Amino acid sequence: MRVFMFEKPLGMRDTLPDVYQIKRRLREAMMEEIETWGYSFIETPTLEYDETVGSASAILDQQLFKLLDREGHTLVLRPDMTAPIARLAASKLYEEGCPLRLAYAANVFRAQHREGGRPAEFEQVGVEYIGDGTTYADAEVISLMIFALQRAGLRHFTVTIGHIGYVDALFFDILRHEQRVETLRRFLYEKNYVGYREHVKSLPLSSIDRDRLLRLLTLRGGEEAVAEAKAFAMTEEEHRALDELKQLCEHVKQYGVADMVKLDMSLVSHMSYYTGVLFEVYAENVGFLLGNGGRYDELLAKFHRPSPATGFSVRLDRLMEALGEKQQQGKTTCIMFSQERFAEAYAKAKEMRQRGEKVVLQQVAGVRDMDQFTAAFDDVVYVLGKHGKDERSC
Ligand SMILES: N[C@@H](Cc1c[nH]c[nH+]1)C(=O)O
Repeated sequence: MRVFMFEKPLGMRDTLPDVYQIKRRLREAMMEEIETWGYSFIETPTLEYDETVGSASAILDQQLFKLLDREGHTLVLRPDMTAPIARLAASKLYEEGCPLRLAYAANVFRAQHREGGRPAEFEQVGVEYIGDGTTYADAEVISLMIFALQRAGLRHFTVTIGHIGYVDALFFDILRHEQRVETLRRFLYEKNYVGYREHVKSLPLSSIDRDRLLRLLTLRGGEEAVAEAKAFAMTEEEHRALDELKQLCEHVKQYGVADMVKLDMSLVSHMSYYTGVLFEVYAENVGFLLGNGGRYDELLAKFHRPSPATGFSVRLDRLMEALGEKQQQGKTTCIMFSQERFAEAYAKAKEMRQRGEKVVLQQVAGVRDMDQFTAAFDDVVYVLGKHGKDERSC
């Protein structure tokens, strides 16, 4: 197939000035909040080895963009920032016993199906909190995400919290087989609850076990969902996970963000590295995931540095859509000059720029359609002809 000249690879987008401005403002707002919580921003390479970061990233292999370097190593475009940061923390930064707070604003890459029409490259703003296994760390990360979103101007959203340790413990206790557990998990992360129910009913289970699996879908809402789950929990792992959620609810209250949060005991993520508390954030009125995160206590061990860790990331493109706002472009002035008065025009532009104003300095001979060109500015100052007076038109 021939590629049309203006076509871009599947899922790749250009960012035009308006969108760029909005993204920049949102990024900066979130970064400011994150910095005040003592997180340090870092950058990692866009390309990583498939063997290390690629396989640790918990993204389906068919979603990875791969290429070969000159030595024949397979490289991947990073599909998220959690695995590269785990690599970096494990190799350099993390000192046993000293929690590490890192943050990023970076583009990540996930190959998409043609029909999906989704972006294959998008920016995430997020944090990774490494080395602290307490529920205070989970609460910090969730609360920080909420405050950062609010700082970016988002008002109506909900963070749904679950615990993958609880779901896994329940599933393994009943199904005892990774393959069968994976099938059920998939229904949950695809949020196909009808399919889940039907599948559960088709399994050869005792009525007690069937009820346990079906009840999972009803364990949602406030703290009472934990108490309800506790009443039916049979294994130690389930109880441990539920105790963690209970503590987390307490901390979240102390952070003053309890009304932004709800529990969903059936929450399962598409990322397979989560081991404990996990969460998703949805904005009201838009059905898509704005961001997500959770605890991944086994990822650093893949880089030979076992350590608990948790984090979140928010997608800037979706945050922008959720806010649905138009960028208020700051006022821009055009100074239109003719050759003989360039020095004067430039002096004027320089003075205005020093005051922080936006100024375009344009030689009149460089413009063919004057009406169309000047229409884009809030103010046009003409510095034309030999020593004439400036003329202004708004
Ligand atoms: N990296 C995850 C989000 C996350 C950050 N930290 C923990 N989880 C994602 O892209 O979905």
